[in-house]
Amino acid sequence: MITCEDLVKIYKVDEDLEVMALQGLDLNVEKGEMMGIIGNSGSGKSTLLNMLGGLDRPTAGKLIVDGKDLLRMSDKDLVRYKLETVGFIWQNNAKNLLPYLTALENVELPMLLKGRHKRERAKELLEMVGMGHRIHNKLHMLSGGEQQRVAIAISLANYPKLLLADEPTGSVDTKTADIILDVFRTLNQELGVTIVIVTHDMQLTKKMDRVVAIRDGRTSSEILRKPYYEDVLREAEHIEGEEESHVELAVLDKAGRLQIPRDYLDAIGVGNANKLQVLLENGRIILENPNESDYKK
Ligand SMILES: Nc1ncnc2c1ncn2[C@@H]1O[C@H](COP(=O)(O)OP(=O)(O)OP(=O)(O)O)[C@@H](O)[C@H]1O
Repeated sequence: MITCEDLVKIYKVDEDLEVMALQGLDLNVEKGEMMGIIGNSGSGKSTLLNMLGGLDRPTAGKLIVDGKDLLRMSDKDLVRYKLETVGFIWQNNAKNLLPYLTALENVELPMLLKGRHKRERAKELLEMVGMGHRIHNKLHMLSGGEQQRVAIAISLANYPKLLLADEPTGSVDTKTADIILDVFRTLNQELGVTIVIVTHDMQLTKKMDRVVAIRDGRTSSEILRKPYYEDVLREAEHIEGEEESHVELAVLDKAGRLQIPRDYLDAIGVGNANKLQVLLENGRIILENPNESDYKK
């Protein structure tokens, strides 16, 4: 369902500052899987989810979802992808819901269907998330957990193949979180929808098929299936307070442009200069300070 290879995302903050939120991330998700993504704050979890959902485009690497290449897709196809292939659930319900409409009206609103089918499908979805008895209640009269279940029904309105949830239980208590996770599991089993959930809550990861830990924009422990999830949790605990050490990767974009870490440039004394000496030697590309190069004439 999802193939990420060497996925890179760079945010340009201003003229001089760029943040490399994903630094060559690899991830494969099978069709029908329900998987969790964990990692420290700032490790790139939300960035990954945004890339998977087509809300933003990756800078480099490979990202295929449901056979669609998200790096090469046209803007028009990306809009269609967001409407038809993915459904989103956020921590903050207000993003998805209109308080003075009923649960039923809220679910009907984003549907691409027309007329009676719309109403029937909306009812069916609300029943599926355990809200069949509250369909005529206005949203602002429902509890946080109930509103979140309506949000889940909405995310399914257009028959998505992939559900993406960013901290979906972040604003509810433990018991409600458990109920919401059970709703995800039911949908996963009954509709066969693939689900990716970002969470801080280690307890919730126990309900998932697989948990992947992200660190510094890369997958740090991969493909550990259910019996092994304790290993992932141990790994995740390890992440806290560990010394940073990793191989530095430079980003190569489609046009062959290279992004070199600032401290590397400083180390060879090029500072803010805008030219480097480029040499090809024995199958290696060498970058040198043009003022110090042995090849300087
Ligand atoms: N739009 C943006 N512009 C600039 N930098 C960004 C942007 N979005 C995220 N970042 C940066 O990218 C890095 C990864 O952020 P991201 O939100 O993906 O992390 P996260 O793991 O989801 O964190 P949290 O658990 O706190 O939500 C961080 O350093 C963050 O500051």
